[in-house]
Amino acid sequence: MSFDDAPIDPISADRLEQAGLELRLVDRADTAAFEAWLQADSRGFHGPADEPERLAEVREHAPSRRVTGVYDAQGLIDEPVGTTQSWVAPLTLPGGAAVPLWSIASVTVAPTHRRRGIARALLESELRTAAAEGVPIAGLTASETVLYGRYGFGVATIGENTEIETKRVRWTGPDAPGRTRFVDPAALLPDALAIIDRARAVQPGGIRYDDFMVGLATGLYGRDRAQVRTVRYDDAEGVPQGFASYTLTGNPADFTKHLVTVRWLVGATDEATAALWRFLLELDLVATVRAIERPVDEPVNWQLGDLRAAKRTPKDRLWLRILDLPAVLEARRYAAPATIALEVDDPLEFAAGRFLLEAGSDGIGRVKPLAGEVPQGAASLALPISELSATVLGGIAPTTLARAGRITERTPGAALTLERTFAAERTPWLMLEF
Ligand SMILES: CC(=O)SCCNC(=O)CCNC(=O)[C@H](O)C(C)(C)COP(=O)(O)OP(=O)(O)OC[C@H]1O[C@@H](n2cnc3c(N)ncnc32)[C@H](O)[C@@H]1OP(=O)(O)O
Repeated sequence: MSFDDAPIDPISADRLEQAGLELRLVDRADTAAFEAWLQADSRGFHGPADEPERLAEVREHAPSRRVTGVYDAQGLIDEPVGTTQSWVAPLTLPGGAAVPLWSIASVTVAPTHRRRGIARALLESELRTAAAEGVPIAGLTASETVLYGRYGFGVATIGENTEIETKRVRWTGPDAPGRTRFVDPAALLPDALAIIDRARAVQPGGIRYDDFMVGLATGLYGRDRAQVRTVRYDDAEGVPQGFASYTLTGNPADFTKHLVTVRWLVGATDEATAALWRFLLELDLVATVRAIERPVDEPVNWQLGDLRAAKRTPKDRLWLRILDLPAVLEARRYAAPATIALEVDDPLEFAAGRFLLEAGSDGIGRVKPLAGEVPQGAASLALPISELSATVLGGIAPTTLARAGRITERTPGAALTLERTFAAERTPWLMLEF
């Protein structure tokens, strides 16, 4: 289902109009308007002014999105001073069910127009539009961590930036029975999409990626595609089970110390993930392998033969924002039965109120509004929507947030009850930044 033409949010449009600005959808079929938007998006992140060839590639291959611009009536009317784009993709929850995620990216405001409330208008507009369209949760990856808590987003998954000193590695993982081979990115694409689908189905925090995003991460598209190398792992039966894309940087001072930067590594099986890591770690003339935002529970750390060969730096990855609390909490599965009263504060009012979650021993949860007293024996907590959104995938510990003063226990031990009930089968991870 496409939401690309969902109407512009009137509240944000009015607010911007009062400041002499116009909020409008960008018609991708209007080449000049869309290319001006793409250039503004790139400049907003201090990227290059793109060549016509690159703009044509995006116009031709990028999937349809809801593309929004803010225009200054006083300025060049076709050059946006604010940008954003959004689309809906399934998000895997603990237990394997998926909910539609309103995914937000390309939030930029021109330096000439910063700190006048344009980003706030854009973000609120995205959230109101998502809620109006019945999408229960929104998500994004952030350039800066200080930006999105104010709109009710919380950090739901952590990724670890990992740097491995390969000369210290003595592989202690299993020997893979399959084969790793170089593949052309165009030939890889259908296999990659199938591998990602199988991997994300069992990965809380996993989302679906479209062809263009996969192609950008694997060297099929993008400004630097010639630098990207791509390998695929096939199991002993010849079934493609994983792939990795990477770039190499030479070291002019020492030819044995090349740097490998992993673009993306996805395994549908642990065997494939291990085989691909081993391939990268045993490349000749390489001293360092760097990978961005890997899972916290990445098995490779226990296959290096030297835990200190890897330096791991945690970073916030997927930010989530619950809009429809009953829809999200009833979609996920629960690790332990419990009755939990939630008193939720929401600055934008989408999910504010008191709720009772009843998680059964079958893992299914039911949510209803809580009007009167908290039932006898129920765990009871008060928390902002950002903290509930952070904990919903089971990756951020409610007991830690309670100790940090972000969650208030109304009954003793309520945060631990929430933690045990919300626990996920594996640590949530967003497989690729968007
Ligand atoms: C999902 C994504 O796309 S992440 C990418 C975000 N974009 C970027 O990093 C690109 C470079 N930066 C920018 O384009 C802009 O500076 C933006 C988008 C971050 C902010 O745009 P602005 O229009 O200046 O923000 P706006 O005036 O609406 O401020 C909204 C709130 O955020 C705060 N804020 C904005 N930028 C920052 C910042 N860099 N650091 C801390 N607070 C900030 C403001 O103080 C304001 O707070 P309040 O409403 O609670 O009082």
